[in-house]
Amino acid sequence: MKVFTTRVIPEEGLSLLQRAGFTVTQWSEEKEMTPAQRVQYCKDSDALLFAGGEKLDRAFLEQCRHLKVISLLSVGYDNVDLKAATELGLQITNTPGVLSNATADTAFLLMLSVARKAFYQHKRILKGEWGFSTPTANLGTDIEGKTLGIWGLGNIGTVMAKRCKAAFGMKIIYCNRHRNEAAEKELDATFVTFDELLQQSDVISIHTSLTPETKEKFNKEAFRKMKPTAIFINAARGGIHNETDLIAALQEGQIWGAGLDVTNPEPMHPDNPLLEMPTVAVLPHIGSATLETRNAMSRIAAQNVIAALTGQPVPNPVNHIYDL
Ligand SMILES: NC(=O)C1=CN([C@@H]2O[C@H](COP(=O)(O)OP(=O)(O)OC[C@H]3O[C@@H](n4cnc5c(N)ncnc54)[C@H](OP(=O)(O)O)[C@@H]3O)[C@@H](O)[C@H]2O)C=CC1
Ligand SMILES: O=CC(=O)O
Repeated sequence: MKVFTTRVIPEEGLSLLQRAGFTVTQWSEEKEMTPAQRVQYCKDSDALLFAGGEKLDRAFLEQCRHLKVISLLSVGYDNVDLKAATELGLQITNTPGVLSNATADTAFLLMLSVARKAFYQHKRILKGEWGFSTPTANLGTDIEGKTLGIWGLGNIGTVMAKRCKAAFGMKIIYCNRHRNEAAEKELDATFVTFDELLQQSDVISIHTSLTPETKEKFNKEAFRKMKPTAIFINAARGGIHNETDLIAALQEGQIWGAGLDVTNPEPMHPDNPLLEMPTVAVLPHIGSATLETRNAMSRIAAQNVIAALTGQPVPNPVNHIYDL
């Protein structure tokens, strides 16, 4: 049996696949393969282990219907046309849970960095602008005791809320489609409407998936309802905010700051005005990028492949999420 991986994957997952007796071919170039190359490699494989954000659309999936599984090395699956995959009988799997801590840590890092203008201060030093310090210069804002609004209190959102409550005694409010009663109990979290989340939060942290319902939900209208002192954090998907509207909201003082691990589009262009704003921190989509977490993700992705190629039920299917 042959497995093709669209990037070089961490050792833990790779050795699991090899020990299971599969022949593993990895795309090791430091640039994306063309769609035609991807199809070619898949034609010659039994399973695809997919790492990267490229779109897997119906046209591609139709040429790969022989694959036993497309195992995503991510928890997000918004890049896959799940409806097409399900109709074509293609199994899609993901890697939930093991990356929740690392990704929540990234959101937490962004929140504090924005509050204290950390990325901006670092840039000032690099430019030789440390300068003359006064009691009224370089002021950020405190996080202690403020209200954290989580949009998407699932695996990652819950860890972010736990960290913020434990570290800063933050009051937690959240908005999901359904109530998360276990988290409400554990975190003393309050379920609110989307508008209440916008109006009451000092920090809003997004942890929903990108779906037609969440796409660009943070737009002009939403930013206008937020506090002028609010910090907006997105470590989920760039497509959930409208970046032009975000820039305008910051320039016009509708919100105070923003921390982004994900941008719209990706990669962010180096001339983007967000990169020059003192109360903005941007990271290049590194939410789950720790050695331990990426190893764990590769292990889960490999286990999904092994199950599919040995005729077992896959541990982490996502097809059912698409409601046919
Ligand atoms: N920056 C990075 O590197 C990473 C980003 N991510 C992103 O984070 C996302 C979340 O991951 P994870 O926490 O594991 O996923 P979960 O499925 O555990 O949580 C998602 C949450 O979003 C809520 N949700 C979904 N749709 C809506 C909606 N329309 N309105 C309000 N709430 C909604 C769900 O609750 P309910 O169903 O009740 O609405 C659920 O609580 C991933 O989909 C991925 O895109 C993940 C890992 C790393
Ligand atoms: O963005 C990363 C993911 O796992 O989803």
